[in-house]
Amino acid sequence: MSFSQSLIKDAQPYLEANKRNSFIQDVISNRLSPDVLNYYIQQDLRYADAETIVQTQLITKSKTIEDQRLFADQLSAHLRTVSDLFEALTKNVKQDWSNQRNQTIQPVTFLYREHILSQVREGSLLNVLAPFEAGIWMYIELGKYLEATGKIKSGNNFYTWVQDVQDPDLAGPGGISNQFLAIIDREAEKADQAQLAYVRKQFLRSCLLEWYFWDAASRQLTWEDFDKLAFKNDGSGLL
Ligand SMILES: Cc1ncc(CO)c(N)n1
Repeated sequence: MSFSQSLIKDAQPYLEANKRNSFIQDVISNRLSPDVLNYYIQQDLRYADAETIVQTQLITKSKTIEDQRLFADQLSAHLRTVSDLFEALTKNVKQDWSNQRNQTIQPVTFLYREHILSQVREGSLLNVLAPFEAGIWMYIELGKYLEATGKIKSGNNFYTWVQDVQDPDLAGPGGISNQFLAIIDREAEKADQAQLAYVRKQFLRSCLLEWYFWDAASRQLTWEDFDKLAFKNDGSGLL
């Protein structure tokens, strides 16, 4: 089994947990509230900004012109299309598009951004790519899952998302996700066991943070909530 296939195998329990998350289940039953979706849009725009930074680093850390071109092309595609989906989703929540960008980065978004950005300074190409690809892989799998329910019709306010993450350029056999997985396997050949164990942990942590990202949206969790719980200080715990 290739290294990337072993990552995907280990990530299956996380994928199952993500499927069962109340955000995803609310999408299926078409009960996702506009406020929850709006929180998701605003926070995922901040995550997408971190993805931009990660992708500049993929170019920087590449050792060949071919890799640099692949990552540069993908960054360009990301910048070309990143607003489209969020703008389409914003129509479903009846907010003004001009308001959606640059909202406060809330706690879980902060944590997930820091996670994928943590390899930027010292990490190798493999270190930067794996936790980023984990999020892409999770989105594609959740898209397939949602599509397979047969319940996401064009009136569903998450319909565009489900369509988007199934785009063959992203999710197809020769799509970018498989290209990234192939690069992960190529780089893994050069890494030692300790490095691979670390990359595996980082990949799976992204899958975990994906769950918390949906959960935070469902609860519309803010720094104010973090403050309130801390100051209540009754031992009741965080969440
Ligand atoms: C939280 C999150 N994970 C993954 C993706 C896929 O790029 C995204 N846009 N947002």
